[in-house]
Amino acid sequence: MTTHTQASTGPVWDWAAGHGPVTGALSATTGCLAVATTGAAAGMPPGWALAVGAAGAVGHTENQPARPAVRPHHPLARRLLAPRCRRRRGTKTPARSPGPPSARWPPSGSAWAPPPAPPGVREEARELEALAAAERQVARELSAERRAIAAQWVDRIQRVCGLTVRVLAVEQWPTGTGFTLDAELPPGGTTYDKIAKESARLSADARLPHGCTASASQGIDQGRVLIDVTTVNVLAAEATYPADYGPLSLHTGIPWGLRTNADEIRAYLREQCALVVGPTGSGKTNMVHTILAGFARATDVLTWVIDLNAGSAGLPWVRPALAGDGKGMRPGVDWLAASPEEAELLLDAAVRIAKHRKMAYQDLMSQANTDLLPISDRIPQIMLVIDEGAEILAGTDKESRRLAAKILEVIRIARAMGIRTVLTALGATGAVLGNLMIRREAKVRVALTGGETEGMDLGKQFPGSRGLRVDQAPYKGAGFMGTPESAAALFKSWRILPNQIRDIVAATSDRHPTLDATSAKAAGPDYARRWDHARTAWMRDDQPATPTGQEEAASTGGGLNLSALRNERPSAPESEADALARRFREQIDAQFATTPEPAAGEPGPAEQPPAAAGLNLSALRAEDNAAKDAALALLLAAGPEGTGASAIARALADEHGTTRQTVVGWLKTWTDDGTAVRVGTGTKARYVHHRHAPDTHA
Ligand SMILES: Nc1ncnc2c1ncn2[C@@H]1O[C@H](COP(=O)(O)OP(=O)(O)OP(=O)(O)O)[C@@H](O)[C@H]1O
Repeated sequence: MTTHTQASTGPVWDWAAGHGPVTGALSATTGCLAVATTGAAAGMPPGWALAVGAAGAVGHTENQPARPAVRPHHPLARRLLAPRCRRRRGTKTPARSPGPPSARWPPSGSAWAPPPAPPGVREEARELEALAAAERQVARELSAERRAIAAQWVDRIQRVCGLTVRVLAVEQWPTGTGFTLDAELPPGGTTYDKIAKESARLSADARLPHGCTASASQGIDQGRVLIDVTTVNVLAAEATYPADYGPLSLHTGIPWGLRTNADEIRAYLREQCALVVGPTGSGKTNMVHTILAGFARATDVLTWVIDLNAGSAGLPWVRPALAGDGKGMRPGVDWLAASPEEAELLLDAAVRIAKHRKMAYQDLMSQANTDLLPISDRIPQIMLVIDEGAEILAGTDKESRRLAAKILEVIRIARAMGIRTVLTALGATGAVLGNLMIRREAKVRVALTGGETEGMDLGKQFPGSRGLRVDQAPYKGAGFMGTPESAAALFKSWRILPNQIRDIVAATSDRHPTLDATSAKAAGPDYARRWDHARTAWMRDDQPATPTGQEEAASTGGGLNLSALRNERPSAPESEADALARRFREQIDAQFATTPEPAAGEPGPAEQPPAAAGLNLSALRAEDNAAKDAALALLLAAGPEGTGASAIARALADEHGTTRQTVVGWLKTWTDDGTAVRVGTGTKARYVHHRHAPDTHA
């Protein structure tokens, strides 16, 4: 390597040194290092000479020992800095190092001389000088390593891309998994993508291990390029979802995984929708859970999930709230639709909310001087996650077409009003990426490869990105991610385990926002009754029936009534009789402004209808429900005075034929779960609805 004595341009900032500018630069034509003679020669302010010394190129002033940018974690630094402590504690003082002639400032002959130091300080000064010399040595070695890297890559870019760049800085990543080159492109209008498109060839030329890339992106201006070179394959290893489940906000981005330099990559979804493509087995379901985890942690997001594949994507986020120990816990998602009918209700509600927000929040937006609805924990964003939504969009049957039209309508009209969509897809099919709406609105893109090459058209999914190859990420959960803020590049999604999902549901239960009243009104009863027994029976299969008194506490999320979820019954599609019973309960709700508690109204253990297959119990259930609802209405109507089992049974006898014994069972259940309070004793015992109970009655 030839060393020139004059820098080809002025000083540059070396982020590898980190703490000072250096004048080392690579000659534009030879790819060799050019070094300025001194700080003064390079026209630097006085302080800069220290950093020049730190970089090992020139030296330092005698009275101000250099403080080179030594990274304590670097092995060289550890080796050379270790004696420092010993020397400080010990008695032996190393001899003063004269240093190389070139490292002395001012040059001999100068009139400048250091001011005389008091004798007591001299020994300390000598110690410091020795330490500084050792540190300069470290810096020289570090710098030499960086220069060697720079020189290699200048040659490589010349060889592979036919471009002569000047490397201005080399930053080695603290993770030790690679480095970034900051380079100046040659004059004549060369753009960074000339290098970006040769990523694969550069990686091969550098003999990078599999899973490692050299990917170029825009530099600080259009004449500069940043080249990230990964040297250790971090994609192969499994990275578990971080155990910190602290609050997140939509505005500060939701982390979705790790880049190859171990940096988190975040999705900013206030205005963007997202598209996650992953063939079977690539880790797509796991990725969906990671996405749901981020939304659950956010204080300004409500997540609505459509998963027509038996709701499996959303179910783990609901079930902890159904389990026996999930008392008062809110689910990690706010609505889960697993059937086309429920999905239609959900999408219709989303459209109504978007339209209503547009009108209702005019004043708010005008006060905030924005045309984007200000999203906060009081007016949360609704994130609609549609698993295999792209397949719905591509579907040709009537049902899919109807749903697809509604999905596209939400995407089209709801950006400003705070409803955005995350669609997943098994493949980046033309039906998805050919859709202008998706292309325009969904610029947060993920392609999980898992080694699969079929249907993986990265060029289509990340237009403009060059050099991305599926075989760079042949691991489950690994792939490419690009957002408007971060160019498409390799990434690894976190592995999230079922116990973590349970923990996140518990940790975030109190954190979820409630749908603002304006939106809840627009969403209507379809939203308010989304957790109704008839609509959620399918979620409760295998769940132990554990009615508790916490349901109303859990219902703060806009009508959520988890007692319905905990109520174990044979799951069956809603029959006409069930529908009748439901409508009756709704009428009671409307009249008494309460949410009936189906669990509380269930028959006691002795009266539990057998769940044997083949029996049609819905008629019985409807009758039971109607009687129970009527009993609850009587209890509520009795006010603070309360009522008793006999009085209720008498009132129900004619119409429902209900016995006192049945009513006693219901009252016991309601007392246990907090719906009713038993006051008085013996013959004076009576039951008061909790709204009128002495301690809560205002
Ligand atoms: N981020 C990840 N890190 C490590 N391993 C992962 C990751 N994601 C998934 N896996 C592994 O891959 C397996 C399949 O993952 P997952 O079920 O999410 O894939 P999928 O694409 O949804 O497949 P399918 O459609 O068949 O369900 C998991 O059981 C797990 O072993």
